[in-house]
Amino acid sequence: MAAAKTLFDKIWDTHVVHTVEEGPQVLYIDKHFIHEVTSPQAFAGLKKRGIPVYRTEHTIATADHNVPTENQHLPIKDVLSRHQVDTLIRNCKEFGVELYGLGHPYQGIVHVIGPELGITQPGMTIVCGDSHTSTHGAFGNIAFGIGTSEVEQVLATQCVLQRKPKTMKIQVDGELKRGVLSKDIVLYIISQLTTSGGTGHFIEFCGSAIEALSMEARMTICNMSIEMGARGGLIAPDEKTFEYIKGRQFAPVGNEWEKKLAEWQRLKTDTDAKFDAEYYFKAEDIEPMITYGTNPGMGMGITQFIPQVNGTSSSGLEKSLKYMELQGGSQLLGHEIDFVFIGSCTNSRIEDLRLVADMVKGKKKAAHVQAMIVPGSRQVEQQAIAEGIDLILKEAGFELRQSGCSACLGMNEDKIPKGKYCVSTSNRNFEGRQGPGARTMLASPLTAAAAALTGRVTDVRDLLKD
Ligand SMILES: CC(C)[C@H](C(=O)O)[C@@H](O)C(=O)O
Ligand code: SF4
Repeated sequence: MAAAKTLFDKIWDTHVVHTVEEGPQVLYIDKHFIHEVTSPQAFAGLKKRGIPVYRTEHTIATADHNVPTENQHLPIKDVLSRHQVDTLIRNCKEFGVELYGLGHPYQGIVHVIGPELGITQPGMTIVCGDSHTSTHGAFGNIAFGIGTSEVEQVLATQCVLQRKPKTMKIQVDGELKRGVLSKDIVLYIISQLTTSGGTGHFIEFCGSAIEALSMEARMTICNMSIEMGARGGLIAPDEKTFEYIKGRQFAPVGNEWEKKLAEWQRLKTDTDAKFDAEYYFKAEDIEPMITYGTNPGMGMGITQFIPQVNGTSSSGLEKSLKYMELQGGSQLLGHEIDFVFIGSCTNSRIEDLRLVADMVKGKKKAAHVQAMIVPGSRQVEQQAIAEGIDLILKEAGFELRQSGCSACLGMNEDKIPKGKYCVSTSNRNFEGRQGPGARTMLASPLTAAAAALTGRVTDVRDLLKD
């Protein structure tokens, strides 16, 4: 009998075109997403060498990082952003690549639109010149970020040279407590394993708490798997996965659907397969989470105390707390905040917006807080309008913007001013990430919405009581 294999190994092995002895492998790529930030030099390289895009039908482009989130019908004001987006438009035209650019009904953050359009499917290899490509792994595929020179490789050959990562299993069992979302699960795991805990590994998330999550909630977990240093994360596909994909724009239909479904149903880790590392967590141990520092591993339960800076604390802690202007040994609960950002490829899908709308319905945000909600795609925006979510948010004093990466990394006009505190549903709280001097606290959409209402870091469970 063949040796037991993990799901990761099964997908990887079927995509290997060639193995270099003692070297990397040539991996075939099923889907290649591109955006305006990491594609220009890759196209320039092709042009220089006179090479076409090999498989245009498996290359999908969108404009997300540099796009404004207001007045998207007008020319982009910011010169650099306009240049980036125009370059993408020109390259896609020249090379025959489909572009879901500004104004297109499918436009949105690359990791939101792939799954939403049914392009992202189980068993595939998926790459993009973007670290959070891991998001797609929620559908039981191998999805990972690549650099610009690799983008060029994939455009030219539909293959990429890779060394096979090690495998890791992270199992979360049990039932989540009230007010705890998948964002809290992943922030909790990173706080336990640190930002380097997954280095060199590809993670499979499993266990009853993961199985119980919706597809959108699973995406949040895989999205942030890379924040623990992993190459990516995946979750075995199940009925929820198939149900989610069925009927989407690019999902297989008819006989092809039946054929694919039969293949997808076999995508599982064998019972006795060995992982290089394994971790186990209990869902009951997880509180709503918030970060106090400047990397995603510096997170804690919302009622807990910021670690003290002392001889044994990491050298980064003191610097982080200084930047954040926070005191070791104190609680974050009750800390005044200035901004709330609900968006990014981590938490900008329709379920996130629904959760927020449910929470803020009939209430008003704190007067001193600016609350920005940026849908992950045009389709999410349209759905929110169709459900009346836009009106609920407006009445509560929140701004519903147009889709894009926005204040997740401030490559457009959406920036958090210097020294201001922002509770953000994004995935990175690095120094200056949301704007020079901006102070980011990562949290779930519920915790962010609660902070917008009270103007302070708030335990969402207190607001859920009534
Ligand atoms: C701009 C892009 C290369 C970058 C990434 O790879 O992650 C961005 O999406 C981010 O989140 O920092
Ligand atoms: S939303 Fe943020 S994390 Fe996601 S791709 Fe855009 S910039 Fe990167």
